[in-house]
Amino acid sequence: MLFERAKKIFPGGVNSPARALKHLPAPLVAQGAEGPYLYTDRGRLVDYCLAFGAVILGHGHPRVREAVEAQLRRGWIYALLTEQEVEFAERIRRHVPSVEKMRIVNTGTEATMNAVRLARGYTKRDVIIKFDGNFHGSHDYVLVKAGSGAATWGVPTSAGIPQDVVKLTVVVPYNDVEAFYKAVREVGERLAAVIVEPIAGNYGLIIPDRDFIKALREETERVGALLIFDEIITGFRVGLGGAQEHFGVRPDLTTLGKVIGGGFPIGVFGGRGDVMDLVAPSGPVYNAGTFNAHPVSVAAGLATLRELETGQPYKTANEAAEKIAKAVEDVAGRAGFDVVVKQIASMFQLYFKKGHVKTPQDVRESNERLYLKLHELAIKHGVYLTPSQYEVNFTSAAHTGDVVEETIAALERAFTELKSQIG
Ligand SMILES: Cc1ncc(COP(=O)(O)O)c(C=O)c1O
Ligand SMILES: N[C@H](C=O)CCC(=O)O
Repeated sequence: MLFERAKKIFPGGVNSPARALKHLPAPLVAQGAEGPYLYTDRGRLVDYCLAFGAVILGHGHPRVREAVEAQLRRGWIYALLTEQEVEFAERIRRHVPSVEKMRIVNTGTEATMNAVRLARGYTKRDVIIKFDGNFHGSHDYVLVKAGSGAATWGVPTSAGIPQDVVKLTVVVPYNDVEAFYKAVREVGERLAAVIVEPIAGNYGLIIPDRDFIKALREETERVGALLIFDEIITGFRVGLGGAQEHFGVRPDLTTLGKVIGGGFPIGVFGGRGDVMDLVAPSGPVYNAGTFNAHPVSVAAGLATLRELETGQPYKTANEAAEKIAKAVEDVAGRAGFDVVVKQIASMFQLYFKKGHVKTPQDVRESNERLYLKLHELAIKHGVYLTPSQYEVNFTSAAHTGDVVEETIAALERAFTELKSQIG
């Protein structure tokens, strides 16, 4: 069995913990992907994980494929400036005007690491505030009370990070304005930056209050710290302008990734021109990378942005998420479960609980065991939900009406079977 071989060569048998699926005897093995479907050793599945949000047009989109093939014909790496990366960056800036200047890197992890370093370099201060359950990638500054795979596997604060580094990251409850004010008072003049997922997609889906986001902007400005929006999930997903457009708030720095690479590795950190001018070679904050602005990722990203600009992908993907969110509450209710569904644009997550989901604590109070059971049964019925309570489901432009109907019917069968299993 492939997993046995994989376990002998990869820790836990996988190359990222989120792929390990702790509730199943073995992870799924991918064989291909097209449109809304994953082809796996468990058969064809409608995909709602979509590479943890990296895919928004659907798998194997023809425009992206053509752009990548055309790039391959021109060679695939130069380590020189290209016209294409300038066009790509200009397009990003047009839609996200707070990003006056940017650097294109390879992953979201690199983007947030550099954004934090830059904020420290700019303010000449050392402490950052992050929020409980937010995930900003796997580097030392932010792997403290993190969401995503770190929460799924019970290691929200990673071993191996020096205590002296952990001490510089103050963790505050998400979507709690009073706790935030208190933390800012306590940190005082050492506060370099506040980094936040403006809509949290790594602890299920948590949509914060507008007042919380406004408070982050006002307080950071008042104390001379920088506000970093980590839009690696929400950027170009909740709309061309991301969560900052949704809330009408302009952060000092923004990180992007996932969608803007069209399924290829990418990250961007950018923001205020005066701050970005501190990045080497124009300033003393160092960032570098052999693969930065990789031509294949940029080609795929540019093709993706062009498609998104037509508006049609958002219409289809958002309608699909809305319909599924409504249907899940209905079918779950008919099967006898209390389920809350949160949805915004093409993101949704469901929780086995009553009441609301506004904080990480609310997520912790939902029944994770039932979620994982449902996940397993949904696979049996042809649907791949996101594989953890601490992740989020995504839809794409390939999730058309018929695919949505197929999904709802499959989920109805999964909920009914779940009820019969647990009595
Ligand atoms: C909000 C957020 N920030 C940062 C990251 C890190 O991105 P990457 O996996 O590309 O390193 C992720 C996803 O992993 C993310 O969801
Ligand atoms: N939730 C993560 C990204 O958004 C999942 C990606 C990973 O950890 O492999």
